[in-house]
Amino acid sequence: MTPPGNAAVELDGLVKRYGSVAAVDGLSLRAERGAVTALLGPNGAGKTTAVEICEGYRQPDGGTVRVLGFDPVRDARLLRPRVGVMLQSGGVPAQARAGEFLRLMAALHANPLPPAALLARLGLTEHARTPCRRLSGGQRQRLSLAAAVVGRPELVFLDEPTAGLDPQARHATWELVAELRASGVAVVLTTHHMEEAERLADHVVIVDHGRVVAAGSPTELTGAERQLRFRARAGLGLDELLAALPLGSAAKESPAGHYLVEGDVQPEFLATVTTWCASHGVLTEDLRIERRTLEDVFLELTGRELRS
Ligand SMILES: Nc1ncnc2c1ncn2[C@@H]1O[C@H](COP(=O)(O)OP(=O)(O)OP(=O)(O)O)[C@@H](O)[C@H]1O
Repeated sequence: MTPPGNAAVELDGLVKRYGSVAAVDGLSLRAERGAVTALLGPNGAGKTTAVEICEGYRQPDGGTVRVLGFDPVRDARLLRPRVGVMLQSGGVPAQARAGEFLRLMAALHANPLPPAALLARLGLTEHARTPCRRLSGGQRQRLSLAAAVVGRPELVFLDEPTAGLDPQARHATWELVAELRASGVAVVLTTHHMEEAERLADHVVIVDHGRVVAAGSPTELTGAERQLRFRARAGLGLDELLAALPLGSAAKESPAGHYLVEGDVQPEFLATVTTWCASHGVLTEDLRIERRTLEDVFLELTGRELRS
């Protein structure tokens, strides 16, 4: 029923207001099938609101939203069996036992994954008979992930799927997401873990103040540029160093004694920095050349100040 070639999710100029606050303020994005799309953004940027609109839980005030080609509110009944949702708050009933809940969720679908195997996969077998309210936060989260995928959805929304998980559970989640992607599922996730986005996502969308501020693959966003970091005594004369480097280079000290030099880092560039240091009797420690990380890009685009 879905028109061929369509993205799994298409948002165009989406707007959602709460009183005078525009939580989502003209947001446009596409999430493709067989790909992981990661939404990144500071607290309050509008990620959850946008995802909840896609899930049909909220009505937008403006713009268009298409999920598997359908309207998530009007066509909710059609979409329910085809879309898996893992909510930030868990969405797991307090009274039911873990295994019982997953079997119930499986029974809602025509061709579910075997619940027992999924429990085992997520390390929950020995908690199958535990009432959900007694599960730890991380266990509840894993159960919520299992519930989101048990129906073999074509599209899954995962809201901060690994927040608060231990390293083992985080890796198990990453593997599951990679498998979903490989089997053609569209995965849309929100995360505050830049490493997670870099590792998993084909497409990263950075959202701030309800709008997209940058989008692309992790490599497109971080670029091919390299930068040079080193430690040395505090208070080096960076203006003088910059004068020796090609135009367009940048250098800063933050925090004291930690230096970052950016520019077209070629062998000669490195030689200029080390020669300058040598001529000033400066011994550099931990000198390294690195690519910008997604976290660098994220902080450049969204600033370093805390959000209320
Ligand atoms: N039901 C609501 N009523 C009033 N304001 C709301 C409501 N839901 C969200 N907001 C506001 O909308 C803005 C966006 O919130 P949202 O939860 O979408 O952000 P987020 O990017 O998911 O943040 P986080 O990373 O902290 O989960 C925030 O300022 C939030 O306070």
